[in-house]
Amino acid sequence: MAEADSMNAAAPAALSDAQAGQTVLRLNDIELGFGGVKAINKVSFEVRKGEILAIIGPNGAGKSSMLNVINGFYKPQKGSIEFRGETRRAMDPNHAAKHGIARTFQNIALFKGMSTLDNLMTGRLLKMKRNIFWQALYWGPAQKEELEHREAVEKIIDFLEIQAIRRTPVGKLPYGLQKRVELGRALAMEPDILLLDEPMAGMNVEEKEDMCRFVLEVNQEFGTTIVLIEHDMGVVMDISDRVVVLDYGVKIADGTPDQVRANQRVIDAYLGVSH
Ligand SMILES: Nc1ncnc2c1ncn2[C@@H]1O[C@H](COP(=O)(O)OP(=O)(O)OP(=O)(O)O)[C@@H](O)[C@H]1O
Repeated sequence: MAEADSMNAAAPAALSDAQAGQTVLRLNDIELGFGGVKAINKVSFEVRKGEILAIIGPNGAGKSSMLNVINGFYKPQKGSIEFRGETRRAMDPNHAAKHGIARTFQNIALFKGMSTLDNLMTGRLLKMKRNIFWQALYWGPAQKEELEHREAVEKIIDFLEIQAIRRTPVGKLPYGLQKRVELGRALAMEPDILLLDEPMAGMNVEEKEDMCRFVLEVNQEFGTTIVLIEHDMGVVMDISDRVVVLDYGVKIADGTPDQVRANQRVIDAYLGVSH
């Protein structure tokens, strides 16, 4: 695929059959509370390499909190997380980012006054080897490194078809395009695991179709593992390999879209209710 090939330098390669399906992250009996509110109550599940895993459930079920536990923004009071051969009580956000976990947010978290291009460049910060003093001393190599990062970002711009808005301050963009830029910034980190918090929220049908296409292409062409929260059940059932269902902080189901769709507990708690 032309766009996908053009982004190869900015993303991990697609997976071999042997790699796909291995557990890349395991959450064991996670408990997280805020005062009297139990946001997550003894939840365990695994994330497998190369899959698209959806986390669904009613408002306040603990979905965003779970993403925050995975990338280290929230520290669970109990439980453990297995990642890259280590078991830890809580993730550290820097460790997570450095080891390939990137995320987008439910409420877009871009620098609104900065251009699309500059927002994407911020996604490269962790990849920049040289600090500002080094850059001042060694202009040539620093310039070379900057060019390499720009090249990676340009490939993402091509891949996400956002050439026309590369210089536009993101605050001036329609919501759907801001969401796409936010995806681009996460991709600029070249993640192994991409956490997407309601990537289609607030989008019209056409914008949702575009976003679905990009999510699937990232997953299929580069083998990026994707964990997403989404309320649009059509989208969830179409693009996910597996689905974890939370309700009041408790996991009530975990399986393929077909298994989850047929689960009476899930129908009663969520699928049977209009949202
Ligand atoms: N930082 C926080 N401080 C206090 N309470 C919080 C905090 N973050 C989440 N909560 C509470 O934890 C519970 C789970 O919230 P969370 O945002 O994870 O749910 P959610 O499933 O993502 O909901 P939604 O679909 O509405 O985004 C809620 O009761 C929420 O009010």
